[in-house]
Amino acid sequence: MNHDQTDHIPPHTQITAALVLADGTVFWGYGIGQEADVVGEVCFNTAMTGYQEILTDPSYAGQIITFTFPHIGNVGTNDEDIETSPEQNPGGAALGLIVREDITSPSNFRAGEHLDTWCRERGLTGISGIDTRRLTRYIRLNGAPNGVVSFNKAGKFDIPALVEKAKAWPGLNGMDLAKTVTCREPYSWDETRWTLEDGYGKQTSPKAHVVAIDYGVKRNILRCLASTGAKITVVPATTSAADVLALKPDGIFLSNGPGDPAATGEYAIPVIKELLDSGIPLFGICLGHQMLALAIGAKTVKMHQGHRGANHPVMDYNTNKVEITSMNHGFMVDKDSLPNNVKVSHISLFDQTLCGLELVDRPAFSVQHHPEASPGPQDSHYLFDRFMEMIEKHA
Ligand SMILES: NC(=O)CC[C@H](N)C(=O)O
Repeated sequence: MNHDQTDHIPPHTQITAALVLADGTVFWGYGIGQEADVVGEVCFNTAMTGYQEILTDPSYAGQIITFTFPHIGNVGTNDEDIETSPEQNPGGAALGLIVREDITSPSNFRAGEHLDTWCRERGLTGISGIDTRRLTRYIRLNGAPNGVVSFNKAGKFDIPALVEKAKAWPGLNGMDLAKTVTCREPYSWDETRWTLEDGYGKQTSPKAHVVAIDYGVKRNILRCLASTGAKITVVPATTSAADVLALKPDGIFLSNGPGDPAATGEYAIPVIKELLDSGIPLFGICLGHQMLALAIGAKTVKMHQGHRGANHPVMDYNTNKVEITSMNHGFMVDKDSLPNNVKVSHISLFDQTLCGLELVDRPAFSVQHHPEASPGPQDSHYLFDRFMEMIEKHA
């Protein structure tokens, strides 16, 4: 392939894109990916690595991501570092990206494509040349706004119409997106598992069967579950409790996912309640954590700006250890709404918000952060082992 950067970055003779916020604020820049208008919530992520994992995480459906790290795209893209594919989750993931610098030619032995080409192929639209520090400060002050990224090579923008478009977008509060991004049919995650214990090149036999409910699941979560010795069946978000139980799971997993947990949970909460009553060990991550909390009667609320980054310190009260975590959420469980049969297991050391809970009367626990990393630190990987230990104890 041709890595000549002049292919992708013509000298900027004119503006080709605009970011227009609902309050009329306009940022001018240069288009990335597909020429289109995308409208959604504008949020920011402070991670310095992992842009491909971030852009393909279905939890970002309905959102346009501002990367605070200025150099995005410099290691190109590949086919492995994606958290979902359009075939598996046709509902998509992030809508677009906002970056500081032009995307340079990829420089990495794993690079397959230029980020700009990859965005075009996946239907993502973005803008470069933005003062992302100014935008991030705006979001910190005002909360995550509705916005439109408009990419138009002719450089023609009807700003009042774009402001109206941003204003008319209903916002993530009350929006169910899990149904949109979930898989359409059940499938088994049969990634071959190799362990040192068994000798390189020998496949282990599964220790347990985990049914993962897909509200927008990231692939690395499935890989991490598999790495503990689980065979996994992934089922759509709207699967009934009876259908989950008919698969005879040893453990049930509630995945991450986009949108408002309270809206998404409308159909999922009764299912989760029934699954909890079955006494089968249950583990939830991020949206899955929020939905478990709703199922036991707690409440979720929208956060001012959310947590999105790869350096969020979290305290694990079980060990009194601090772990550095990857986060991506805009809603949270209200600590004060937890019923009595719950123990707070993790807390954010940035703002003391709830990051983990354990039921005291049933084998179920969940975390708000992302133990699968991708991108981010792997400090929290032990949670997958905790789940497997719970499953083995229960058996
Ligand atoms: N990563 C996730 O699962 C996100 C959960 C939820 N959509 C939120 O924004 O809080």
